[in-house]
Amino acid sequence: MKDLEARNPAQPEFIQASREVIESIIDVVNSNPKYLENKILERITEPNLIHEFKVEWENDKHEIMVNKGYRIQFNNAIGPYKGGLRFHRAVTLGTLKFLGFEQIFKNSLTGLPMGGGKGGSDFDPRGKSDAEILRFCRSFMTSLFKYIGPEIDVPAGDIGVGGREIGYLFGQYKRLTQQHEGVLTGKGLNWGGSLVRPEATGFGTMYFANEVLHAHGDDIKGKTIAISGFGNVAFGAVLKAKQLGAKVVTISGPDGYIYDENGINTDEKINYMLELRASNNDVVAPFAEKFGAKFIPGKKPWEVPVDMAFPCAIQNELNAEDAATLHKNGVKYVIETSNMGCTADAVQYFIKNRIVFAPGKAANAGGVAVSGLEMSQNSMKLNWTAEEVDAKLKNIMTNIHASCVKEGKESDGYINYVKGANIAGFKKVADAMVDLGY
Ligand SMILES: NC(=O)C1=CN([C@@H]2O[C@H](COP(=O)(O)OP(=O)(O)OC[C@H]3O[C@@H](n4cnc5c(N)ncnc54)[C@H](O)[C@@H]3O)[C@@H](O)[C@H]2O)C=CC1
Ligand SMILES: O=C(O)CCC(=O)C(=O)O
Repeated sequence: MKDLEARNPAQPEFIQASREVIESIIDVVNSNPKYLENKILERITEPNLIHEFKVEWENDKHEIMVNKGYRIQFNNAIGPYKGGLRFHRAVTLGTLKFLGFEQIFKNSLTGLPMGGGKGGSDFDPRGKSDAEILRFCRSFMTSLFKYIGPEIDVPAGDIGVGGREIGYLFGQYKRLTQQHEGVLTGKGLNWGGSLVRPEATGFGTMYFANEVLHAHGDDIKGKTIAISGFGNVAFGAVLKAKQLGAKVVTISGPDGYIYDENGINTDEKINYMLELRASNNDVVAPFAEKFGAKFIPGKKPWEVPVDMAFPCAIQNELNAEDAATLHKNGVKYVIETSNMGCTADAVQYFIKNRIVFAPGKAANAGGVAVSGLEMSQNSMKLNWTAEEVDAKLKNIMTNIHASCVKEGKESDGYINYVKGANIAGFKKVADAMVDLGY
């Protein structure tokens, strides 16, 4: 860790993500001479390639704007680099390195042949017109296109990148290369996308959660749930929670959170989340006004007494103080759905107090899993039905859960899902790295 910190100064999120993985896998590494001889730890924590580029675009006032663009190609031992693009004001190289690193283990857990990558920009979509988003995406792809390809690196969406942005990016890729191919996932249904991809991360986290509950002799039906965020992932999670008979009482934005004691459980309420996200304003308050719910400004939803909490917004959005509040209020399960949504001390708190905690790299793997299924459909030039994709997604989430239990069950019976996910995800990639040589 000392060496890693010295080599990656001022990248606290990357160090946080690395420390968590290394703490989980260190015994596995130390007891496996192959991993030691092959310097797997040293090699897996260093990205294969980092592309950093300038993104120049014109705003509606005809001013030239400049942003940073990145693609981190972290590890491709088990398949082409795969992972989303994030457009968010707080993006730095260190943010994308943590996300790319997490993606290696998550993609491995899905059982599909995908390596780990991530990219994005410090571009802030808030308040931007559709025309500005289009010009930004075009410029971003003009730099990115030479580094990606269906068998090389396949980006997708993440924060600030949804169906609209993937469309603009894919359009520019086609203009530059003349190729209509599976180079991005999250595409529209008419031009190569997969059914269920938009909802996949949210659906997947609820399927995973139900597995967790079943493993504890419980069921999601009738549970009261706090969700943060109101974006793509939160939308899918709220929709599936409703279908499974649970009651979601909160969503949130950077401006505060909504408390809806009746539950966010009508089509009108759930579809309004899509409208709110598409507005590009990044505020959740209008939901309260429209549906007569409570809006609590400047606060996070973790102060509401619930059975289950699902962070679905951004990294480190739930800290140790929030963890203690949830505990005091009787939370039983915390299913991290944002990438690294909980701070390291919050995760420690849950584990120490034996609260069931599932890490993002396991619970949110449904999104990239259906991206992998989109790649398969593109290769075969076939489209599966929603029922077929959903059944495969469910099966993948069930398998990930089983892998976490196998590697994470402790002597007192507590399932340490963090350890389980890290060990299961790591072994497959490490073995491939040994097989492939350096
Ligand atoms: N889109 C996908 O397929 C996947 C996304 N994820 C993760 O899920 C999380 C949500 O992603 P999406 O829903 O796709 O993005 P999105 O852009 O649709 O939604 C992001 C949400 O985060 C909130 N947010 C942004 N900055 C914030 C801040 N500083 N404080 C509080 N809230 C903030 C926004 O208000 C919005 O509700 C992210 O952590 C992402 O990495 C994980 C796996 C797959
Ligand atoms: O679908 C993908 O390729 C990646 C989704 C993503 O960004 C993630 O899993 O965090």
